[in-house]
Parts: sequence; C-alpha cells; structure tokens
Amino acid sequence: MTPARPRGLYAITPDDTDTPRLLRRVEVVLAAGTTWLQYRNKRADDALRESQARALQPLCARYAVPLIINDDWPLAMRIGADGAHLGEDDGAIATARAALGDDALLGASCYDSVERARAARDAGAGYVAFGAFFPSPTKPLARVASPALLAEAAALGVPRVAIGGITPDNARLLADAGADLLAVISGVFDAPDPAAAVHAYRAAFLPPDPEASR
Ligand SMILES: Cc1ncc(COP(=O)(O)OP(=O)(O)O)c(N)n1
Ligand SMILES: Cc1ncsc1CCOP(=O)(O)O
Ligand SMILES: [Mg+2]
Repeated sequence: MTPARPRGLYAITPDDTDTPRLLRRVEVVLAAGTTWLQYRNKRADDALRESQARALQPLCARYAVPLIINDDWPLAMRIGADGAHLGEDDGAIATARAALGDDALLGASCYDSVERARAARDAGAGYVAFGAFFPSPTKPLARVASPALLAEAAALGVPRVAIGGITPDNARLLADAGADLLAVISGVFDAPDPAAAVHAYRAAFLPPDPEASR
C-alpha cells in the first residue's frame, strides 16, 4: 500500500484545458520538488481528462513523482496511474482498492470527520484527507475542518493530507498539527512564482530558520 510516511507538497492540477500549457505549468512544479501530483480538472470532458492524464504520466515518471487521478478510479486503472483520490460522490473505496490492487495510492476525502477516515482506512484507503482548513479560492463552499482533527487522526496509522486554502504562510501550522502532506491548487499554480511557492511549502516541514526571526 502507501510507502512509509511521505511528507511534503501534494500539488493538485488547476482546471486548465490547454494541454501543452498544463504540462509546462506542471513541469515547473515537479522540477521544484512536489512529493505527489494529483490530476484534477473539473472543466475537461472525459476524453480530455483521459488524454491529459496520459500526457502527465511520462512527465511524472521523469521526476519520479506518483500521479494520482481525482474522482475517477476506472480512469486510473485504464491508464495504469499510480493511484486515485475519491470523495463522497466518487464511488466506494473498497471497490477501488479491489480494482487497483494493493500497491495503488488510494486516498479518501474525509472532510471534517475522523470517523469517516477510520471507515475509509478500514475499506482500503492508503491515505486520508481532511479540509478545508482555510477559505479556498478554488472551492469556496468546501466544508470546514479544524487543525485539531489532524492530531486525532494520527492513531489511524495512514498518512494525513490537509487541503483547502493552504498558503505558504499557514502551511507550517498544519504541518505542526500533524499533516504529512499539504494538498494545494491555487497557492502553487496561481502563485507569481510557482517554483518558489513549492519551496516555501516544503520548508513548512523543516525546522524553523533561526535567521528568519532576526
Ligand atoms: C487530496 C485531496 N483531498 C480532498 C479532495 C477533495 O475531493 P472531493 O471531495 O471529491 O472534491 P473534488 O476534488 O472532486 O472537487 C481532493 N480532490 N484531493
Ligand atoms: C478540492 C478541494 N477540497 C476541499 S478544498 C479544495 C480545493 C483546494 O484548492 P486550494 O488549494 O486552491 O484552496
Ligand atoms: Mg471528487
């Protein structure tokens, strides 16, 4: 299942229907050091989602970054992606686990509920995601979660992902609260310098820089 304790940035693609541009934007983020990449595109139709996901595969492979497909585990299975991420409307975790096999990265949205996370883990989720922790420009109506949830979920024994309105300025609060991965769309892809943003998110997992407070 999920390899030992991944930590860092879990970048999620923006709704970009221009495939060459999407690939250019993603490559900057991969080169800067994202830990995982999720392909998510709410503006693409099925055919475009499949072709974009397939185009991202060799790029992710070049940087040794796992590619996880949002919403659609059959697409992940068809193209042999590294995994899938499922929310409450995206099908049963147990069905996806049975189809994708033990090695797939399989994540479940758990919103603000540790009970939901426990059930997802028991059904085969390899990581659990909570949020939104902060107002999200991408999903303004997302359910709200409190950082204390991340510590409560530690006992589940699977990586904990935080999502929703995460910026370089609030990232450390979530890392310190127990998040293993910070899932981010706008904070990375809408940043004036996406590579610098990736570095800033990664820094949230490092000891504080004593020079910064001088
Ligand atoms: C890592 C991660 N966490 C949560 C989500 C949200 O999933 P879902 O609730 O299905 O919402 P959509 O992303 O489909 O709008 C996610 N995609 N990734
Ligand atoms: C998919 C999703 N689920 C909860 S918030 C969110 C969007 C995250 O995007 P951003 O990092 O721009 O807030
Ligand atoms: Mg979904």
